[in-house]
Amino acid sequence: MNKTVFVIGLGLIGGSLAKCFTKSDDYHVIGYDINQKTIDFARLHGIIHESGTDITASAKKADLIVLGAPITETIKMMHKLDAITFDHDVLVSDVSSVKEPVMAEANHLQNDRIQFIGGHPMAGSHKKGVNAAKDHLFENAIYVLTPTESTDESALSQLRDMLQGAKSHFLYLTANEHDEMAGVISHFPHLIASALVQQANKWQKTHAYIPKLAAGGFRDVTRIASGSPELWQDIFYHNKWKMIELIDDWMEEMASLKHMLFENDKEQLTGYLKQAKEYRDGLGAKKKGAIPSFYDLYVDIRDQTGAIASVASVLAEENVSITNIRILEIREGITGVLRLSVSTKEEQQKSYQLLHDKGYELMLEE
Ligand SMILES: NC(=O)c1ccc[n+]([C@@H]2O[C@H](COP(=O)([O-])OP(=O)(O)OC[C@H]3O[C@@H](n4cnc5c(N)ncnc54)[C@H](O)[C@@H]3O)[C@@H](O)[C@H]2O)c1
Ligand SMILES: O=C(O)C(=O)C[C@]1(C(=O)O)C=C[C@@H](O)C=C1
Repeated sequence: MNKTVFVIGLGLIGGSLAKCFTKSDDYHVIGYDINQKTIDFARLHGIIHESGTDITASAKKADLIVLGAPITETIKMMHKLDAITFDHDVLVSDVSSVKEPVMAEANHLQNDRIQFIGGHPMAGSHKKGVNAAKDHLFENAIYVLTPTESTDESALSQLRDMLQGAKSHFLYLTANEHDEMAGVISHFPHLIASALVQQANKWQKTHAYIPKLAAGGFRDVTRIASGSPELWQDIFYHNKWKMIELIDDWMEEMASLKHMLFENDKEQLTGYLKQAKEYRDGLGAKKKGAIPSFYDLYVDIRDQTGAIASVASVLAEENVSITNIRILEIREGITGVLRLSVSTKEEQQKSYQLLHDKGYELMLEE
């Protein structure tokens, strides 16, 4: 053990990063959270080596401090750290989903022992809390780093070295670039997902069967609406102006769709949907990125008892690893569909052949 990391805020993201550090023998991990149960859980499960309830004392021992709390709390914590007298240089990074307010605070830090580099691992979940933390959460994901005007090269490479356990791909962006793109690809979709759920909720008052009709499509597109309301309020608040701009943009998009429908413009609408499909399919085919690569197969299953296990064992026997499995629209005694995801095109073809040879009816998603 040669370096000490202090993680403040041991929830989904802070806890997952702490796990990335503890699994290496190179780090001694101290953890702090305002929730004592979270600290106890982290200690009990070996997510941290030591609990650091005295923030100043723990910060003074650290080579790296990771701020894993919600954005508003992270900014307050930066202010606190600024007042500490360190006897050595310390790297400080955060995980906040919005970077401009954090980097504005970073640019005001007075403490010349602190090297602050903003961070945002572009991976997560709708779950929250330390019990949802996973050391593989950031594997293959993009990890955005936002250096300050005064960040030196050696601090940057030191941070990258220390974050190796996350197995992510680093990308340098300015805070503004980050917030615009994260606004489009992460924050705004969350707002829309919540609005779609609210719309269904509203219609349910006069259409009682709506929840029963909510099948795979609605569930897929609204999963993220199950995220923590407090956390997402904080994200929207800190990226407010970009959100407002995107809402305006969206209204125009909706108006144009409305026009196509109103005018019965089938050709234009097909073109619109085709373009959207191509862009979405292209995201899935990329090797790395916020949306991990996956190749899907749809398998018809008629006899449900043991059907999932049989399909999985056909693939397991040939060392094909399933990255995701989902039962689509299945009802007792009636044909259902299993959606299997594998991570390479070759595995997809191989799985198709294996299952086809065993008599399964299936379809590939190209
Ligand atoms: N959820 C995601 O998908 C995701 C992905 C990437 C980044 N982020 C960012 O990560 C940060 C944390 O999000 P999360 O999903 O881990 O949330 P979480 O709710 O799972 O964890 C937050 C943790 O911070 C603790 N906390 C709150 N205030 C604190 C304080 N003052 N001092 C110490 N601990 C404090 C909470 O008790 C909790 O354990 C946020 O800034 C968020 O924007 C979230
Ligand atoms: O997978 C999810 O549920 C997420 O919401 C993760 C997600 C996103 O992809 O938008 C959410 C917030 C982040 O800051 C980074 C990642």
